[in-house]
Amino acid sequence: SEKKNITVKNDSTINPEKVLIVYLSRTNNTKAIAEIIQRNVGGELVAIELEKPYPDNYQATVQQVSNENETGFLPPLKTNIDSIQKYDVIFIGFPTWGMKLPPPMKTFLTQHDLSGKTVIPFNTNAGYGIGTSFETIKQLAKDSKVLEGFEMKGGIERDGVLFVMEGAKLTEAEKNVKQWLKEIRISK
Ligand SMILES: Cc1cc2nc3c(=O)[nH]c(=O)nc-3n(C[C@H](O)[C@H](O)[C@H](O)COP(=O)(O)O)c2cc1C
Repeated sequence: SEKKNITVKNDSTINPEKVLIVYLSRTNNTKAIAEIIQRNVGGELVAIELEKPYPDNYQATVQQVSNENETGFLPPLKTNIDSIQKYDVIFIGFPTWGMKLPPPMKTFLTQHDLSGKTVIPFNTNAGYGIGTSFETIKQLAKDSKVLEGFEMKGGIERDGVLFVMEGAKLTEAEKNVKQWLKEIRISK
C-alpha cells in the first residue's frame, strides 16, 4: 500500500495516520475548515460533542458561555479520544465565543495529555478575530509545540447569518487554508 507522508518544520516526516483534526462547530463553518484540512493533510476528523448540548437559542448560549468563563466551569464532553497517544499532530478547531476559546475546548485540552505533540489551532469568527483563544491554547497545551494558527471570517449568528462556507466563500477558504499549510510547512 502507498504511504503518504506530511512534512513539518523541523524536517521530520509523519504519517497522516498520526494526524488528528478535532473541532467544535455549532453552525458548521469551522467544520468546513476542518474538512478542507483533512482533504489536504489527511488524518482523523473528530467533532467535539457535549454531554449536555448548548441551547439552540443564540442569546441563551452567549449567556451560558459567559457564566462558564466567569466560573471556570468545564462542560463535560461526550467525545473522548482514548487513543490520543497515537497522534503526533493535533489540529484544534473552534469558533471564537465571547472573544475567547470556547469552554468545551478548554475541557478537551484539560482532559488530554498533548505534551510533546504538535498542536495547530484553526478558527472561524464573525469578523472580530480570534480574541485570546490562541493564547489560551498555548497556556493549556504548555508542553506542546503550538504552530501558527489559521483564522477566517465565518458566520454571524447574532445577525442570523449561519453557514457561509459554500460557493465563492468555500473556494476562498480552500485557497487560504492551502496558503497557511504551506507557510507552516505542512504538506502531503
Ligand atoms: C456563543 C457565541 C459567541 C460568539 N462570540 C463571538 C465573538 O466574540 N467574536 C466573533 O467574531 N464571533 C463570535 N461568534 C460568532 C462565531 O464565531 C462565528 O459565527 C463562527 O463562524 C461560528 O462557527 P461555527 O459555524 O463552526 O459554529 C459567536 C458565536 C456564538 C454562538
